[in-house]
Amino acid sequence: MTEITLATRQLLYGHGEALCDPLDFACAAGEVCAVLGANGRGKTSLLQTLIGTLPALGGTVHCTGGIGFVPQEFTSAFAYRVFDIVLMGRAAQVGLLRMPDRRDDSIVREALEALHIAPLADRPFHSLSGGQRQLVLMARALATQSRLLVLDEPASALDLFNQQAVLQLIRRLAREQGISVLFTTHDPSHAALAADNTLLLLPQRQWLFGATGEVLGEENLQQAYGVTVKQINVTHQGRDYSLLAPLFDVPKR
Ligand SMILES: Nc1ncnc2c1ncn2[C@@H]1O[C@H](COP(=O)(O)OP(=O)(O)OP(=O)(O)O)[C@@H](O)[C@H]1O
Repeated sequence: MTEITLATRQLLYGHGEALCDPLDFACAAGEVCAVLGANGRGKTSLLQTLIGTLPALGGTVHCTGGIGFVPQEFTSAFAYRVFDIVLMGRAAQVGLLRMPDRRDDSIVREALEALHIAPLADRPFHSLSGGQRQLVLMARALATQSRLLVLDEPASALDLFNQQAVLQLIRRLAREQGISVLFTTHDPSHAALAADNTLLLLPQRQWLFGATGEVLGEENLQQAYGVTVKQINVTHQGRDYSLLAPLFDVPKR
């Protein structure tokens, strides 16, 4: 039987009032799960509840092992170097009784390389662009070597190359290392490319969870966003792509 890394049972979450009907979903080892829904629907609040920083209003969250978390933003009052920020991902393993050693350093270097940001290692974190910071936070989560990564809009500030790099990394971690990844996104195509299963948060506290191809149908996306989304199938160099393109109702120029 496949090992379940993360599962909720009748979970109610929110800031006083529940944002969603009782929620049941699960992410198995090596599975990627996307969370989509309109602004303010409760994606970040859900992630906060899963990682334990927002107490659940009801139901349970079951999680085996630690979680590597990538927040939407992170600010630091201190002028930490990028290397030090990523080294913070090792805090749980290093603990209070030892100093980071060469193994921790090499895990940090590997994480920086996986995100193509090794040249930024000595830069002050606060001097980076928004997209560069997002990559550093992803590297910090990788350095935790957790079996579950929870990523809040990990690609929202990234250019096309880096969007591809993060989606590739997510799939590689799941396939090659059996890591479970849960990520939020506003881009249905990102979910279609990378996620096995998708949780779609709908109006009136409703939700859908299941295989990405089934949940992200045109009608469901219309209901979630109030925007027409068309599935466009493209074959390029022998490979099939399924793009979910919003048909924005903008007056013609
Ligand atoms: N600390 C808080 N205290 C009270 N209400 C909050 C708090 N944080 C968020 N909310 C409210 O909870 C609701 C869900 O917010 P959340 O940030 O989870 O949405 P989201 O789906 O992640 O949105 P977005 O796509 O804009 O990032 C919103 O109505 C928001 O105003």
